Amino acid sequence: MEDIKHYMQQLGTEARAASRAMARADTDTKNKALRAIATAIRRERDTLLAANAADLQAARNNGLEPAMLDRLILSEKGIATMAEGLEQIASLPDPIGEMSDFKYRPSGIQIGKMRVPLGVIGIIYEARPNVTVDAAGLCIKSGNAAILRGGSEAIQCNRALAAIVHEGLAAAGLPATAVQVVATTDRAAVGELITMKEYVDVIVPRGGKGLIERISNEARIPVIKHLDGNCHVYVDESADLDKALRILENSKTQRLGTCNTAESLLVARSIAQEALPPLAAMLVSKGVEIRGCNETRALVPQAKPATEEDYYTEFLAAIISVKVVADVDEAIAHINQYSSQHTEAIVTENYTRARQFLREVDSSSVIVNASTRFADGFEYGLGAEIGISTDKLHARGPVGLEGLTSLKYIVLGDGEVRA
Ligand SMILES: NC(=O)C1=CN([C@@H]2O[C@H](COP(=O)(O)OP(=O)(O)OC[C@H]3O[C@@H](n4cnc5c(N)ncnc54)[C@H](OP(=O)(O)O)[C@@H]3O)[C@@H](O)[C@H]2O)C=CC1
Ligand SMILES: N[C@@H](CCC(=O)OP(=O)(O)O)C(=O)O
Repeated sequence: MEDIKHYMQQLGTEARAASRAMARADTDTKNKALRAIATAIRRERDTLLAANAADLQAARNNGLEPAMLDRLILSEKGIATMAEGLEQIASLPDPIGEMSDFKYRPSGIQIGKMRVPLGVIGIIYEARPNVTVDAAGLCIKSGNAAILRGGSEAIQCNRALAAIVHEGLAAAGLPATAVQVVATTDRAAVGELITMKEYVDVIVPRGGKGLIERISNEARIPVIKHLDGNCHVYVDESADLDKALRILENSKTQRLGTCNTAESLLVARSIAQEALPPLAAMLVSKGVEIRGCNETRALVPQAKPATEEDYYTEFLAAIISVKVVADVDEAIAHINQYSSQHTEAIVTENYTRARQFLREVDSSSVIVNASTRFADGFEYGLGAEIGISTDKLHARGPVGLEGLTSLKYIVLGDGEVRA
């Protein structure tokens, strides 16, 4: 334990020093590092595939669920996408140093704002290797230093990626310690990371209930929570059924293990008889188990009874909860009670109800007539994402470069003094 404390303090000290250099770095230097990392990722493709194969083998031996294994896989295409993602981040405008909102005050001084990095960001995330590179890339471009603690099942791949990121930073003349990957899977390191307030400015936890509990109890540093996604699709009485089928299929079945996957379907009573049987048939054909209310079960013989707990559950598996609701008001009330405030979609051709849903659903993304799977930084044009914030303060929804910065006031004078 003492060793881990010492190790984490070391990472913290180095990260704090590196954050000063990152805040000073100019755009070309940061972009050079990003492009050098992209080149090294492509060059080291076989090393990365081998490291990932070792992680996958260990995870299979430990009986990891299929949806979690799917998340752990780093394919050749995934490697190419990581490298492209870095190049896209390089091509985005640099937010740091941007000055805005200037106005003169009667005293003669000029007041404005300047965008600055947050400093040192500690990110705790699931066993998904691409997050290591996306997070590193966004932190570098936004002039921050990062301490990355990925899921333990991805440790081999994350170590290999860390070496590549260090090489790219060094090639650009930036400190390799600007991005450090915690090299141990011991969760005591997480305990240290979330309490090292002298070294870490903000913690981004990406994960589920166990992580939430620990962070809520122990964190001594501001947190931007990126938590679970109990996401809903509501099929309104004015829904186009072809759209509803497409949207539900994609929201629920495109990837079972992601946080923006739909876990619950709500259907307006007036359209249930027409809509539920084909929607259920599509889900069943994709191997999805349906857990429904009594009205659902009357229309869908295969449906099992849903418990109250099911409506609160993020299954991350081929299971969906289904409920027939009176109207959009009940749909909104249900979502605001049971969802995790991540992402919800309405399928409707009715403009007024679409606007009501957008206004009243209290989640980080609210979508009309499109899949919940779009809630993603890349899809929203941010280049990549640190994750999807389910918090309301500082950043909400997919977090890109701007979410890793803040604004400070700057004041320009010419000898003015306060009267
Ligand atoms: N909003 C968002 O952007 C995202 C949300 N998620 C959510 O994450 C969940 C699925 O991922 P899953 O891997 O199961 O999540 P977990 O919460 O189990 O794990 C995520 C990370 O947290 C660590 N962790 C978990 N519990 C503790 C603890 N008590 N103490 C210290 N560290 C801990 C894990 O470490 P270890 O490896 O040791 O288990 C891992 O690094 C889903 O709920 C999903 O919606 C996932 C990605 C993005
Ligand atoms: N950006 C992701 C969603 C966020 C994410 O990484 O979720 P998860 O698969 O739970 O680790 C995507 O849509 O692929």
